Amino acid sequence: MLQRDLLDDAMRRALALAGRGPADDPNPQVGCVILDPEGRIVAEGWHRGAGSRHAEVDALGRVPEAWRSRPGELTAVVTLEPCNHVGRTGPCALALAEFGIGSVAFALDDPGDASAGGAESLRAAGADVLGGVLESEARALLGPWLARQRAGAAAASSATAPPAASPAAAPRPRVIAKWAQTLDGRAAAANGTSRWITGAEARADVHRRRAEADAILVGTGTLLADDPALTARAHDGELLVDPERQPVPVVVGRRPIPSGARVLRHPALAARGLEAPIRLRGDDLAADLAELARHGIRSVFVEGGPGIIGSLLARGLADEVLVYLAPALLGGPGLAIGDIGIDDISGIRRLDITETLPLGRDLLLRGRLPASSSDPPRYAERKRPADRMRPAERPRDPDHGHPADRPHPDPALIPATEEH
Ligand SMILES: NC(=O)C1=CN([C@@H]2O[C@H](COP(=O)(O)OP(=O)(O)OC[C@H]3O[C@@H](n4cnc5c(N)ncnc54)[C@H](OP(=O)(O)O)[C@@H]3O)[C@@H](O)[C@H]2O)C=CC1
Ligand SMILES: Nc1c(N[C@@H]2O[C@H](COP(=O)(O)O)[C@@H](O)[C@H]2O)[nH]c(=O)[nH]c1=O
Ligand SMILES: [Zn+2]
Repeated sequence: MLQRDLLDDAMRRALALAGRGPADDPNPQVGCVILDPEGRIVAEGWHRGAGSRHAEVDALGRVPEAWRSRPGELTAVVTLEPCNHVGRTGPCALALAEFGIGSVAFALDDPGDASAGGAESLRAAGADVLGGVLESEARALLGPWLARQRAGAAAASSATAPPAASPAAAPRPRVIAKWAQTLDGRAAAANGTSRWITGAEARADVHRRRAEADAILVGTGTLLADDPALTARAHDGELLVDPERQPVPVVVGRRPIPSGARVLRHPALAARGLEAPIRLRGDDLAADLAELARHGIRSVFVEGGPGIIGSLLARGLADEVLVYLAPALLGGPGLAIGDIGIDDISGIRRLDITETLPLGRDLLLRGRLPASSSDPPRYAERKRPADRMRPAERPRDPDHGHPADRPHPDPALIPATEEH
């Protein structure tokens, strides 16, 4: 391992590079420099936000040809312990080990249950590993992100009972619940049609925000009523981001996805080697979200419908709401959100409004739900007749050859297809 003062200097540079990444991203800001045996920088990298290359992989990609035959002489200096899990990108610990890096110095341990363990993996692969280099400086940079991680873990565990029997103690992704409604709070007409309540500018804003999320989620009610594409695209249909950066579609509920559903052609599927959207049953949404987090999904854009959004709000599992308000009226039964477990006005949930944005004739109201995560769950998960069926009696999805009631996505559903 290089001398400590050389590592400290390199870590300062890595922290400066980390700061170039987005501060309010679901992913941490991470920087990486690669040093020669004299402590000179031969390559640099940083993380540009969820879905893009991690800092280590970015830096490895920039190592000059002359050093690629002598990787054991190089030292990677990273602000966060290299990740060890398969998420939207493959594990950096593996990328460094496969490169043949000689030494790795990092500042902060990775706090994620799923992503931690990179140092151990690297040692097992024969690298010289040192943690805690300028740890307090890195902690200062990543303070807001670390706080969000802790809040996510607390929300997941407080919203689930009994904790011991559930995987929900893991952090969950950031959940953004979005819907479009009329002034009288309707999200659909009486016959279930809802296209379109809002105008083109509002919908373009939705697509820009879809593009920022790791996953896009709907309930089976929305899937069957609307046959949504769930891509992030421009008005002419062109994708706003490449297929590998498109949000991965997730469908909650037991009913099967029809074989002709547009979501089966979602470009994120082929880009990640998936045959179908991730399926979640929805009986325990906190556990379902924790499962998504274990697959490296840090943010979920929930496109409805009213049933799923109501359940998320009732259980304190939505961090943010985006309400696109159209100056129109529908009346009737198509309320924008379902029961959220409030009987008395004292239970009213007030939002902190963080953005109001006119979009053509429509208006976006963006709000945070600050207290929701610590609220005790108020809403008993609904019991559906299917809950009482034996597994063999539950409907199967004929198109994908797996049970439609799969409790959690198969761990193989999100393979390491990117970057490495
Ligand atoms: N204006 C807007 O922004 C939007 C409007 N819509 C409209 O909403 C209507 C569909 O509403 P809705 O059926 O409520 O749609 P949802 O997408 O919320 O689907 C509800 C279904 O999800 C499944 N589910 C699984 N777990 C849960 C849970 N914990 N809580 C609630 N549901 C769960 C159930 O289906 P299963 O039996 O399969 O398990 C349930 O029937 C359509 O008319 C559509 O056009 C939809 C989206 C957005
Ligand atoms: N009706 C309605 C919305 N509906 C949402 O958009 C989904 C359709 O997605 P896609 O097929 O990808 O365009 C639909 O299933 C529902 O989730 N959104 C809005 O911004 N405004 C609207 O008026
Ligand atoms: Zn990584």
